[in-house]
Amino acid sequence: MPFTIAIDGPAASGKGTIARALAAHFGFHHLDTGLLYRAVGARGGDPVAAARGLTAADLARDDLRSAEAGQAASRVAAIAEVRAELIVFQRRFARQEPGAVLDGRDIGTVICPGAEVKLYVTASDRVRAARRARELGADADEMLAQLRERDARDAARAVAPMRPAADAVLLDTSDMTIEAAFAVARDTVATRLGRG
Ligand SMILES: Nc1ncnc2c1ncn2[C@@H]1O[C@H](COP(=O)(O)OP(=O)(O)O)[C@@H](O)[C@H]1O
Ligand SMILES: Nc1ccn([C@@H]2O[C@H](COP(=O)(O)OP(=O)(O)O)[C@@H](O)[C@H]2O)c(=O)n1
Repeated sequence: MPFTIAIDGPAASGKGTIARALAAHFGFHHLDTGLLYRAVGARGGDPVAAARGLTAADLARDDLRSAEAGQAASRVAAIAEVRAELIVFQRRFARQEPGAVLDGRDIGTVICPGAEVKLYVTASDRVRAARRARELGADADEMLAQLRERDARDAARAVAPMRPAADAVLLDTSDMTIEAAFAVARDTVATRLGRG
């Protein structure tokens, strides 16, 4: 049986960093599900048709990490039909042997409710804005306003809102280094795998 790790949390909390490191450590597959929504937003036109016709080339675009692509992603992600188009791909990805790590907003609640490990990664909004500003070479105050807007939209939407699953382990990385946050995540997974 494949082992699934679900990692959710708000923008720039460190989900992707932890997910990539866990996948490398345990030899699991990794899917950054935010990239799917970013690619749908970036294609423009009818978002439902974009989600249905998403290709590998769409996911390989080099402009998906921008703040604008993040805002566009969050707008199309509120459309139920867009989310529905992306479910089958994500669930199939999650079932790969020997295991898979998926990070996003609704992995533990909707996509993989039966995941063996669920982490909900957070950090204060100021810390997250500073991290993202450094990463993109942007202004921290501008980033803070954008992240707050996106988090509010993601948490308030009717379909698959961003929230921790009832059985998620909460990990606040505000005062943690990347190494320290990874160590907690790694130990949580190792314990569940029976290697703790
Ligand atoms: N614990 C941490 N301490 C400092 N910087 C971090 C930490 N975790 C992640 N980062 C940095 O913050 C930025 C956002 O992290 P990322 O993993 O992309 O977040 P998310 O996937 O939640 O949007 C990246 O530049 C990453 O290197
Ligand atoms: N599983 C997911 C992943 C992302 N998203 C949406 O896609 C946007 C971009 O996600 P992301 O994970 O790439 O964003 P960051 O956390 O990296 O800033 C989010 O703001 C959500 O609106 C989602 O709704 N569900």
